Amino acid sequence: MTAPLTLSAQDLLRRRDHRLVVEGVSLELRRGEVLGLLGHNGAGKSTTLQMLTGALPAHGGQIQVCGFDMQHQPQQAKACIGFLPEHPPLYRDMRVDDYLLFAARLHRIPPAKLAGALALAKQRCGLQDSGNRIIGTLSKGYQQRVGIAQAIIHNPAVVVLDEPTVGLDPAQIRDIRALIRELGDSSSVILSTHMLNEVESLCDRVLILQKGRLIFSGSNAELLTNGNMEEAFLQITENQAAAA
Ligand SMILES: Nc1ncnc2c1ncn2[C@@H]1O[C@H](COP(=O)(O)OP(=O)(O)OP(=O)(O)O)[C@@H](O)[C@H]1O
Repeated sequence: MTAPLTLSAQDLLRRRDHRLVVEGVSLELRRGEVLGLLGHNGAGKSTTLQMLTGALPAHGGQIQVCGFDMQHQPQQAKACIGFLPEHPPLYRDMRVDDYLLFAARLHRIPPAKLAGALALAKQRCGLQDSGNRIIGTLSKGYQQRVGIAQAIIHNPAVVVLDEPTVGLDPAQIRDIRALIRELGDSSSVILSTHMLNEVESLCDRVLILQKGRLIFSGSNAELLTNGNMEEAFLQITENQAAAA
């Protein structure tokens, strides 16, 4: 049986400075899936993720999250989604617990459920012993865990991660990838990355964006029919550039 849809987008469009930076992007995400979003710098990955999470309004197209329309039912749609932006909104002077409680209140978690939500998010992100730490004093890997914890504190059905392992050392990358795998078991995940091995090891399906348009959508296995992940990515993006 096919897993239920958690997120779908049709024909997304976004301009920046009167220039189309995302055009005609449609996608679907099902429960338990990890979807990788690939593309060169400036391809439109972050803009697409910002639209999917309601952080940036789309100039065209529709988005549904867990059946709620992002334009007409933004509060309900946003309640079903958690977002780790490329530059996580961390308050460096705050303690981890205070920051996560602040994020929980923003997500309208009722007071009686705050302590439980905080404990669960910290446990999932390996932050049980870090609640009293000042965020700015944590390593980059632990700051990223805090960024992910704020994204999942309301236990969303969809988790969107924009370049979650950028700037981390190999051990930190391993830990964050293990966490993403775990998130993919319980929720659905969309992940933007430049790291092709990350896509190969974490994702069920892959989308490739180029100049704001989708040029590939398929399973890892379909992408890999063109050789290894790097060759496949370069072949698809270079063929498309030559045809343009
Ligand atoms: N705040 C902004 N104002 C104006 N233009 C922007 C803004 N943010 C992004 N852009 C432009 O929109 C286009 C898409 O950018 P976007 O950040 O979505 O791409 P990306 O694929 O995420 O790139 P990267 O991998 O470098 O993060 C680029 O041409 C970029 O210069």
